[in-house]
Amino acid sequence: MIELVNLTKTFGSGKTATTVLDDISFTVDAREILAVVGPSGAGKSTLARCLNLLERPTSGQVIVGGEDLTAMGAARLRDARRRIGTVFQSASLLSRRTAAENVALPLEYLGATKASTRARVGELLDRVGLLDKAGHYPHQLSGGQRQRVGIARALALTPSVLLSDEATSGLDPDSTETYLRLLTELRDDLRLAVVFITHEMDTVVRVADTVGRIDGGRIVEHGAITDLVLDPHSSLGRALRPRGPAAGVGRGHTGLTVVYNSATVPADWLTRLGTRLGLSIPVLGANVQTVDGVPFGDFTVSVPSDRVPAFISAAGELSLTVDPAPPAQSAAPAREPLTTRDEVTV
Ligand SMILES: Nc1ncnc2c1ncn2[C@@H]1O[C@H](COP(=O)(O)OP(=O)(O)OP(=O)(O)O)[C@@H](O)[C@H]1O
Repeated sequence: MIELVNLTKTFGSGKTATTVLDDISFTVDAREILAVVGPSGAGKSTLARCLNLLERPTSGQVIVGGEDLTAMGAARLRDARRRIGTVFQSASLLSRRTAAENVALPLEYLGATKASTRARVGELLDRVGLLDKAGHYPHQLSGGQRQRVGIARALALTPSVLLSDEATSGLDPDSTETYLRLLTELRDDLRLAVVFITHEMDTVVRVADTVGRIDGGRIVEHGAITDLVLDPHSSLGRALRPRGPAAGVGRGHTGLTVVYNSATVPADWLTRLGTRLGLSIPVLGANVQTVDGVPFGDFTVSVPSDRVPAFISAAGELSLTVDPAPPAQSAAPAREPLTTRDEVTV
């Protein structure tokens, strides 16, 4: 478990002082993956460096296993930092060392014996599925394999926290998928608290349990993925719901996106709504994804504009959440997008 309490980071002083992290607080439990997202310049990398104490925060606490790392002197901190393993963007492996030698590095610094290092490195490379690549140099590995070596190295000192800083940036879809699957396995098997920093929203729903959006150095939204994706008022939730291309909406009709969690909504919801309203309801686009083992549906449908309130009311009775369809998908500017809280509340 890792806890950040009122963390701030200010660079410079006096007139040139810039506060890059402003009162950040969150907790990540063992067996939890927290994704941290945010636009470029929001403070994600600074947060990563303060979290693993590569950079001293200006104020606030980083508490791991009940101990405040920010209160420690250099010697104790060196030991305590082992509890946080970090995987950086592009793994930053040493090019003249083989995969095995890269993984061995933290153990060598610790003064582990050659025999115990060899055994542990074998175990770690096996864990990330790369035992057969032990003797390969970084340039002989794919980007995804290098990142998995990075994970093995980050795990060498048996941390309780794993920090993944933009580690899937630039990976192809298959390597990203393998990386994300490995992260969830490690979360469960090793009971890790994982902080997954990314700018790739599509990875978040696939891997994270909770998500925090950072903007201007502050956490502006934070919650469980399952809650956010169903919250029609959450801009983070909306950003997390992938939108495939939808067909255009005809004149006099309105595109509405219906979001539901299949655990709580009847499978024949569309038929029921059509019967209830005496309408045939064309589907313009659809996505179904799984969050936390529960399938979520995201359907864009076309509804006659004068029946929108009735549709929203009937949908609400079936525990469906209704959101305006993205304006870019509309063929004709048939109506103003729904903007007020009341209009989209079901
Ligand atoms: N050492 C520093 N001194 C002064 N300002 C800094 C320093 N490091 C970062 N900043 C500033 O802090 C802000 C946040 O930077 P940071 O790299 O943490 O953002 P980010 O969210 O990781 O961005 P990106 O996604 O583009 O990497 C930026 O405005 C940056 O210029």
